[in-house]
Amino acid sequence: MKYRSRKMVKGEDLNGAGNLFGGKALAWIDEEAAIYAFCQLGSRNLVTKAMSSINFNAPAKMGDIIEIGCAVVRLGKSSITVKCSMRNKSTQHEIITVEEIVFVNLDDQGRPLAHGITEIKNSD
Ligand SMILES: CC(=O)SCCNC(=O)CCNC(=O)[C@H](O)C(C)(C)COP(=O)(O)OP(=O)(O)OC[C@H]1O[C@@H](n2cnc3c(N)ncnc32)[C@H](O)[C@@H]1OP(=O)(O)O
Repeated sequence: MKYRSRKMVKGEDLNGAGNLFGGKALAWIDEEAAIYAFCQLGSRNLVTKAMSSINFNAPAKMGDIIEIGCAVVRLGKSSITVKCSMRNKSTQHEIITVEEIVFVNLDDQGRPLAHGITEIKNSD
């Protein structure tokens, strides 16, 4: 898995316990996974359809630099399934893993549209 995106945890990102808020972390992961899926399919008309189990392995604290990585799990007809990991850049300790995020390619009417990709060639 290649870690492409980095962020610094700031005060506004924290929950009451002083850790990175889970909802914020998931928003970062969803955005990174969507950009990754866009690049793989060469399509911008993708929506998030489903997310599988999410594992919050360890907290991130203010000032931590985190990085997010994605990889393709499978290609469907209209869908692409991606897994994601967020880890601490300094320690490499895993913070969150998401087993599967499913994106669906849509037509102009918002209906699933075959993306025609059968093989991952793009390392973006
Ligand atoms: C980037 C963002 O954040 S977007 C914002 C949040 N997301 C949204 O607003 C999406 C809202 N949802 C929708 O508009 C609709 O559910 C749609 C258009 C995405 C899909 O409509 P559906 O009628 O469910 O589609 P359909 O049953 O034909 O399935 C489409 C594909 O999704 C897959 N799929 C559907 N449901 C699931 C599920 N629960 N889990 C995994 N895959 C699923 C199907 O297997 C199919 O894949 P394939 O074509 O590769 O075989």
